[in-house]
Amino acid sequence: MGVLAPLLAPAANRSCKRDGSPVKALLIGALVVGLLCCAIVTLAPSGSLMPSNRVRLHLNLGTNKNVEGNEQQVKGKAEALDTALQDQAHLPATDADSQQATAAAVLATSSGDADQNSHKEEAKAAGKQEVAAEQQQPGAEEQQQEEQQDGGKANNQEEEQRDGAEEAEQQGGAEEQLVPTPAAPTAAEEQEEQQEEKEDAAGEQGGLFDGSASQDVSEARGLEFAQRVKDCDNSGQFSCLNRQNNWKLGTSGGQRQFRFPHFYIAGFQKCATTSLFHHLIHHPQVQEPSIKEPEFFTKACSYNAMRCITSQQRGYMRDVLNFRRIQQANFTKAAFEGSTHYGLEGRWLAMQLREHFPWIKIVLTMREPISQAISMVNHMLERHGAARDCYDRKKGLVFECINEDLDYESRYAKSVRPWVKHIPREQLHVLQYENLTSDANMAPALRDLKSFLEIDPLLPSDDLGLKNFRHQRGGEHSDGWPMSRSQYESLVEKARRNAEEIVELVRAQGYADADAWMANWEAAWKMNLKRCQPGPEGECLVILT
Ligand SMILES: Nc1ncnc2c1ncn2[C@@H]1O[C@H](COP(=O)(O)OS(=O)(=O)O)[C@@H](OP(=O)(O)O)[C@H]1O
Repeated sequence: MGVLAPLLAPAANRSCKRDGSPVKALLIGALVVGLLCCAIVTLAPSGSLMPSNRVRLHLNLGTNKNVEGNEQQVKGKAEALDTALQDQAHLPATDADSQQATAAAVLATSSGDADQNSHKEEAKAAGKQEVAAEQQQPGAEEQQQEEQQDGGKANNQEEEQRDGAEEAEQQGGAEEQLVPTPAAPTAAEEQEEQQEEKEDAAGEQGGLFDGSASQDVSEARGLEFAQRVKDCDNSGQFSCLNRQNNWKLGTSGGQRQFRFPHFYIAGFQKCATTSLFHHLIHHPQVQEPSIKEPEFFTKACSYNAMRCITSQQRGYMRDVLNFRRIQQANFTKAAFEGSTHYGLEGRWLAMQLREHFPWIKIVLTMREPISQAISMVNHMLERHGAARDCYDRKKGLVFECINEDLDYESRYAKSVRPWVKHIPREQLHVLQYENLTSDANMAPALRDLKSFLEIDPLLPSDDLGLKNFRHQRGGEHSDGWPMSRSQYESLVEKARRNAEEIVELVRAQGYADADAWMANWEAAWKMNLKRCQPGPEGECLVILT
């Protein structure tokens, strides 16, 4: 208030100069200052208002700078992307080919690398460097998190205004409730209320709509939900999608609705994710994304989902997740994608996804670590002819590579912990590859997964299918990958330590039967050791699970 006094005093002085009384001028000035103080104290609803406004201002300044720097960084990509999207806007939404091409364009803008797995390898190297950097700079992660939060809180001014309007609306609503005590509800009203509560519970639990008397309300709610989320196509921002969390889902044509996007298959590589993807896209309640592994958050957003500019967010919604088709279906189809590299990036991605899409469901599958690592090495050889230095191509020796990988990707617990930390228990589904792919357990594992996803567990079938398999299943290494017994034993020792970590997590969270999980992997190791020649140098031909 002291700041205002010098500003007001000359004005008061000017007006009082007319009757020539400087004392009067001072008195009037003081009176005005006092009145203004009172007015501000009265109008502020609580003492906390001022500090929180200051915080908000600080955030805006910080994030504008952040967004600006970021916009510059990705400007070139964004322009190319915008052109692609403008072209896309003229195409019919049902043109799958062009959608796929645009989806590829969305991602290609951030990397000239069209190959997902060589990207994964690069990312892996980057990940290793990042881990080293993290170790050198304790506290860097927290700082990054703060920056991310800043970035997420100020996508643009328009959003803030809308938030403000919504808050005002909510406050208005709250005030209305304070006005005169309502008359006791009639029996009919009570019945209606109970019905709504029942529907809410059913809606939260998911499952197909049962066609009971509540249909009208659910359909009306479904219409409202669809209408509100539809508008996000124009805004093209995750923050718009995020607001849907405030609205209830309903039904459309008797089918339950899903929030957009509904789930991600986030990992891990070589754990049957492609088969899962294909199984799910044949489900009538699931919408196929335009490409299998968009790696959007890791690729297009340069390892920071908060740094994705609006055109990238819009491109992802429309061209990768097929927003318009889902909208045409009034959100009765679940949007998803499967980027296996996400699983490794939980330390930053889990929290960001949760912030963007608080309802998101995450699926992770894990395979016996030595098999997973060999399958990955083989994938690079087979698909890309790319042999890592650790691989002895001539003799087909893979030991060194697997030994390295067991400290990285195949050490699942390290990657899974952040997902457990940030994604609520009921939104994270953890599967064991050996369980999912076994004849005996495939059907129940698939049904469990689909119940978790709140889609009909019996559709499209109980068969996972077999996609993306290594040719060596019947070829070069079909009799096993060569190494010595002592080498395999040392790998098993490492893999067992890793397994114990992940099994402990599985047990603590109750994701699956932890004992059966461990027994499956122990059985694989035992089977391979049994096939090894005697003595430390005896040859082992390692068969994958
Ligand atoms: N139904 C079924 N039963 C048994 N095994 C199966 C099944 N579906 C997929 N797979 C095996 O999973 C491996 C491919 O995993 P991904 O699709 O996740 O790989 S990728 O990371 O997306 O490239 C790949 O493993 P390898 O063949 O050992 O490389 C597939 O053969």
